[in-house]
Amino acid sequence: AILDNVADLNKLNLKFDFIVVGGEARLITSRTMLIYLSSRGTAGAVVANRLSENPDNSVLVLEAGVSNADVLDIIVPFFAPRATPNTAVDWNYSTTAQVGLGGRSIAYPRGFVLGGSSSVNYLAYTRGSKEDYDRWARVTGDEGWSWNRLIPYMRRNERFTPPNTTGEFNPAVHGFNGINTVSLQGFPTLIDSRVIETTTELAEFPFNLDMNSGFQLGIGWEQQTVKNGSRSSSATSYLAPEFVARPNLHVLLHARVTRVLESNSNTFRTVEFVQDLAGAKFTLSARKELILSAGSIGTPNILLHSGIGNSSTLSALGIKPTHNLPSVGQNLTDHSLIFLSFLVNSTGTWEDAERNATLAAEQLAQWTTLRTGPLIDPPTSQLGWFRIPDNSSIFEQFPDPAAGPNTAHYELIFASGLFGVPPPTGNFISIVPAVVSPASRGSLTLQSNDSLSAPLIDPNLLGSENFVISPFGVNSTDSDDELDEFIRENGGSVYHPSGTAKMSPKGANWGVVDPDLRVKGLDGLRVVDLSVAPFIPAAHTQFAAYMIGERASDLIKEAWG
Ligand SMILES: Cc1cc2nc3c(=O)[nH]c(=O)nc-3n(C[C@H](O)[C@H](O)[C@H](O)COP(=O)(O)OP(=O)(O)OC[C@H]3O[C@@H](n4cnc5c(N)ncnc54)[C@H](O)[C@@H]3O)c2cc1C
Repeated sequence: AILDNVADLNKLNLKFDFIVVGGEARLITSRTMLIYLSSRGTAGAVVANRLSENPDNSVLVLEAGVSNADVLDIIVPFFAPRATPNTAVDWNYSTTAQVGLGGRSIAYPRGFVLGGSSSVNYLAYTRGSKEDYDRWARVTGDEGWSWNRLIPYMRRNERFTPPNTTGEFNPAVHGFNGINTVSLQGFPTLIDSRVIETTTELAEFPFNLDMNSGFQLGIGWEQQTVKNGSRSSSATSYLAPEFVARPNLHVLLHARVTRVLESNSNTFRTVEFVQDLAGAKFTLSARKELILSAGSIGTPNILLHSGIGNSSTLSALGIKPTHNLPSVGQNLTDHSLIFLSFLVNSTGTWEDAERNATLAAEQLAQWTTLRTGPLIDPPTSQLGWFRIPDNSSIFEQFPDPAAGPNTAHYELIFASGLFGVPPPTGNFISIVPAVVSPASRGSLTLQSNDSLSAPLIDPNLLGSENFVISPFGVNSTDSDDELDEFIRENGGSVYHPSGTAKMSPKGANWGVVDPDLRVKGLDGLRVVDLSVAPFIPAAHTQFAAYMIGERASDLIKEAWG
């Protein structure tokens, strides 16, 4: 069941033989196993679903955000850019002043809603390269994170449902019976044939039938998390009505976790949360495990406020250190992009509907009644993945940041219109370059010991790699300095923060979690979200979050029999 407040949960507790003690909502279960997830975003939903497959596991999910139900900007794929930033389904964070962006601070959206960021993202479903995950396996010493070992989880996650499409994907590399619907474009855009024709005309931009095969390089059709013209998120898939109807799976919304608390020495199974920012604090304890799936911003924020982090920095802030783990919040890695639009001598790009309310209403009516028309797809249509040449002089100065020789340095995102508010006249297309194997690393730190205050988020965008996207500047006559300035003034994020609680080998004196995702040196506490990624994949990151959730579920099941 999905619940809105502790009182509802308490009622269920009675029904399910739970006992509430005093002002604290302490939950005691007659079952042998009780697992709490401190949130339920992309990866958390996976674990909640998989663990509750066993009726003996009683699972409670605490989600800070709101329900995803009936939020049109979430459900309609084409409206994805309207879902954030600065909306009711966004945490409404912003970054610190970014040196690589000329000192600008930018909005930094994260889903504040069931399904987490999978409910607000732009729906691109990209796996990255085989080398990305083989590198995870190498640096963690756990072969289980390698591409080949993740293939069963790919199939478990994916329910590939292409529309009537041939020549746009390779069925051999897909799963057709998973939980999360993945599809291909359902409505043609103006640029489709032009982008695909380019791949036959220019050797530099080869066609790739399926960028999700493990070999990503080239241009191909975007695969997207769309089901029958609507968004497929972890909320609509892993927590679909048939799953939340399970008697052993409960979700409490508006439950914002402030800290995890030490019950015995080095054991963290108790969670503290609020429902009202000015209201009472509640605690709940799990019999077996507490699983943090609050994402790359939320998870380190909770750990640090719990005293798990760099002990001397925490002491200086007035937070009592409980466990010295200096890597918490470090290694924040993200992808940078720059929106580039080009004027075209054509009609039929999005701007037509943006400027014409009648046309926009017709499109929405078509989507509402038939689930057809331009709104059934996200705004992006094709993606390309490329490397800068191996003999580039940059490699004399810097090591190659990519996971291997078949992993992209940069991506091109194609779209049949201009992102943002269009000018009064003109039609546009967009080709958006993004750095997907970044060298720069940022950090998440605290500004105070108030566990409800926003953390300091420094993704260090374009901190060290603006060279990679300069070939796609606006004007070929611009000098390098002018291009650099243009990028600093206009660059932004793809909103893929990763790595703030990264995995390292068992026994390593760096990192935050072991390869089985247990927090190093502690009992009872695991992290299951994109924060554990030791390196960001050269891909849009929801797939990686799903993989982490799927494999974690097996690791937890193995641990508890
Ligand atoms: C605007 C945007 C566009 C994107 N576009 C794409 C795309 O097209 N394709 C793609 O693959 N990826 C995209 N991404 C990235 C992708 O969605 C994320 O990488 C992925 O969903 C992260 O999953 P996660 O489980 O780590 O965290 P999340 O899905 O963010 O889940 C974290 C959850 O924890 C909750 N939470 C946080 N703190 C607390 C707390 N204190 N107490 C309780 N609950 C808490 C949050 O509300 C949230 O539900 C995009 C992201 C954004 C924001």
